Amino acid sequence: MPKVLVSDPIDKTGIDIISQVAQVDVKTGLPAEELVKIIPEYDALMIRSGTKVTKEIIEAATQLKIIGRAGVGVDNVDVTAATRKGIVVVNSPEGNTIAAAEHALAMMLSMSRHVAEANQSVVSGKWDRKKFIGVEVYKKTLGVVGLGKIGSHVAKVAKAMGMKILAYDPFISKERADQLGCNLVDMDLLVQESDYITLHIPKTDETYHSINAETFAKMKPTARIINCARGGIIDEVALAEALKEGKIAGAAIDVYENEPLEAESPLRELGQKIVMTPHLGASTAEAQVNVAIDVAEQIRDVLLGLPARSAVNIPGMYPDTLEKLKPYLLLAETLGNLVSQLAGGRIDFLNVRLQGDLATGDSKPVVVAALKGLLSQALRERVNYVNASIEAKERGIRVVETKDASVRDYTGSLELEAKGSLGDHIVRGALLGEDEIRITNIDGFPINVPPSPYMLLTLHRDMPGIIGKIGSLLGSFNVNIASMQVGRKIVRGDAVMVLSIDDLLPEGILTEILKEPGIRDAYTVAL
Ligand SMILES: NC(=O)c1ccc[n+]([C@@H]2O[C@H](COP(=O)([O-])OP(=O)(O)OC[C@H]3O[C@@H](n4cnc5c(N)ncnc54)[C@H](O)[C@@H]3O)[C@@H](O)[C@H]2O)c1
Ligand SMILES: O=C(O)[C@H](O)COP(=O)(O)O
Repeated sequence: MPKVLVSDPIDKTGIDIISQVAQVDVKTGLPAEELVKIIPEYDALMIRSGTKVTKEIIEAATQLKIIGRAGVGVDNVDVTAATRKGIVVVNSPEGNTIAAAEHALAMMLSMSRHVAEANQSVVSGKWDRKKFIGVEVYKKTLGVVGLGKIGSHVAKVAKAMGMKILAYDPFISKERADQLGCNLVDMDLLVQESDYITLHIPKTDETYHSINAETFAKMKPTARIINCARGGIIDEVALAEALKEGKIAGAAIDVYENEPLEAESPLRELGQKIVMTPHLGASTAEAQVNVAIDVAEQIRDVLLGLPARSAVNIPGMYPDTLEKLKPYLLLAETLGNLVSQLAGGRIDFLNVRLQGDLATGDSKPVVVAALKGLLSQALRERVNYVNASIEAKERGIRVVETKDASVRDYTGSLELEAKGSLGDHIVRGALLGEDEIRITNIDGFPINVPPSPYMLLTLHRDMPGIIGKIGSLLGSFNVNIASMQVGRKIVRGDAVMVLSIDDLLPEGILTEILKEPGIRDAYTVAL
């Protein structure tokens, strides 16, 4: 019988489901060294946010097939290490959406009416009514940062309470925001106009400390901020300063950069100005049953050799089909990611053109893979082969699929056209041999380059000296070029240049490139 380790508190309904097919050991609060020691015995691991599944634990896991996260965020799992080891990572993308949204709303109201502090005062024997004058949320402006599953629900309920909703989400269409009754604005306007700001975005390199001293300086002194998303999005030192100095009026925080929150955190010294809960967003009876069932069923299925429906690192398909299609799925994902970075965050149209042999088989997985790539900048590890189509639909992206088996320049090739906030762009790619990905065309310009983690693309006039100038400019910023290729349609017309570079481009260099005579456009792309 397979063995499953449950290392965080999980609702019994989940344990019962897994027990049908496996021996379940519940061992919570294990130190990391102990987990490394015992993990080789187990076929599956079930966790919440408490267990940090590090590379070391994954490397020690000799027979682990699946890690099940009973919740949304998989930022406590080294998903890259798991993928490399062929371990499926699954989560429950929607099981605690309502719980987290309601917690954000509860925090907003609690902060506005000093519920926690007033309760404490009554419990301690006092009857102080003057100290706890609150404010109403009715007719106030709520700025929702991140209009995904949780942000949308918060927006809907807050609207019903009479609030005016501003939203910032660079990956959501205006139509979707309109449907929710939200006014889609840029972050600066949201920060300046909102009476309340609530965060519902993932923690990524881009969002880390994105709410900082500069943000607080722009907020109204009467404004209040709520974070029930992820610790680290707000710079906690800057938040403590802003509250102390009266730059903002209040904060309600559920998640912290380090959890448990350090005893000496400056957030613990702010009295009535802050309401804090210990990461309780998903802690409702209903959500815990939802996520436990959702994830336990997937663990059971994978242990029985069936696919998982919410895998974050591999498609929910049968292994045979997956094995055959894998190189084309990776091609589709890469092209989706590339075209999304060219066409801009807010995409409203995608045409997936399958050519050659690719046009003759089942196109659905390829289209889904293209959508996964397209949404990966916005949703990171949260988008998977199962939810990519729904996520695209919810974002108002119209998807068209065309097939042409007569195109024969490669055995099978794939072309993606996306229309987005930065314009209309087309990319094409194919496989070299069995599985080597090549980008073969960008906006009609023929090229032949493998994708690389950091790339620079330019559209320029085909004229002598321009390549040298870009090379020297990169050199002056200490950027090392790994490879370079130029594609053009006619001599001395327009051309594209594709450079693979060793590191992320330093800030400011793109502006310098765009100043060069003959350069029409330039993009940095990370694949
Ligand atoms: N406190 C808790 O216990 C708890 C419970 C559940 C989820 N969460 C967290 O809540 C957050 C939202 O979860 P969700 O299920 O709504 O996710 P989601 O993927 O449905 O929505 C996230 C949204 O953020 C947007 N986004 C991405 N980068 C952005 C950026 N830089 N600026 C603005 N918007 C950006 C995306 O387009 C997307 O619409 C996640 O961080 C999740 O881990 C916390
Ligand atoms: O990402 C999530 O689902 C939430 O942060 C909940 O985490 P928890 O399962 O540890 O409560």
